[in-house]
Amino acid sequence: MTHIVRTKQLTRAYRGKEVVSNVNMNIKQGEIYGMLGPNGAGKTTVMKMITGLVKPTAGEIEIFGERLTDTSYRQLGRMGTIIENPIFYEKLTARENLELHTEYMGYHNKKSIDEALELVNLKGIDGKLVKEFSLGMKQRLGIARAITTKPELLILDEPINGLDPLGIKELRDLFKMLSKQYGITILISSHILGEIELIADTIAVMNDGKLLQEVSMEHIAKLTTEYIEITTNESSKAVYVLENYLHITNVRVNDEGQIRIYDCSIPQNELMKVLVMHDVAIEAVHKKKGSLEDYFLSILNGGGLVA
Ligand SMILES: Nc1ncnc2c1ncn2[C@@H]1O[C@H](COP(=O)(O)OP(=O)(O)OP(=O)(O)O)[C@@H](O)[C@H]1O
Repeated sequence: MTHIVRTKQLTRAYRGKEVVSNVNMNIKQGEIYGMLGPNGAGKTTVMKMITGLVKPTAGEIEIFGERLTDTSYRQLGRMGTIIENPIFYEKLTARENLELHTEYMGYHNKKSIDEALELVNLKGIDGKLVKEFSLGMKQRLGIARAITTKPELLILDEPINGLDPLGIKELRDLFKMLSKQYGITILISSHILGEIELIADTIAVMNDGKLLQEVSMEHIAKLTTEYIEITTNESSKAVYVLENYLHITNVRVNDEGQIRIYDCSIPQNELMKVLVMHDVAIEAVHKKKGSLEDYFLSILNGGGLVA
């Protein structure tokens, strides 16, 4: 398996406080790798380190099989990026902005500018000044700029921020197309689970500077299968029995006091029998299917659903 990006114990601190701590990421060639995490989780900082904008305090980054250093210009030239809101020369047209960028990157090629404008649906309005562009149009122009140099790796920091549902769908389709048809590897971040879920092949869950989980969507599909839910008003006693007599560790109690058991190989009737034997009054037991949202919440809350 070829990895396009690997980070090892990647760490960044500001004034002694770590905002990214020991992050190990493995991005495979051709995949869409989604970083999911709340605001402030450290996603942008990781992306800035990968694109050489911020220097790690500790750890290593390997891109295209080579370690990233202060002089990795060649590697950086093989990437297209949008980090934070894309900034343009507002008094120039969209096309002039792209021309300047490709010249600066040493990649001037009219055909690639035309293609990029076409792909993001800005062909026809590329003669407009950027200051007349809406936020959504600027986002799309940012993507056009990132792809004009035909990058092998595209790094997109919250690219759907501020877009309407139609604009979001268009971009999602574009990213999928770039990945499938052009084989471009994409690293994308979002704080919206529903977005990452629809697009990513692998998801990295970040919180408070740490990468809590790196997991493939295929694997998640299997894991969000089933759990057993027990309704009882003696939940603490029931959890005690489950943990101590049946050695079940993957137990959670939800806000309503219901107990959920994940990854359980013990049959439902056996669970019931042991609980009843220990005088736990049970109101109901059901087998249910977990949602993706439940799954991620359990990761963020320190759960360990992944085998
Ligand atoms: N230059 C800096 N100096 C000090 N602290 C910083 C700096 N850059 C980022 N931070 C802090 O690092 C933490 C992580 O920020 P980062 O922007 O990487 O998070 P994020 O997951 O991308 O969130 P967001 O979506 O809000 O950008 C935040 O607490 C932020 O305040």
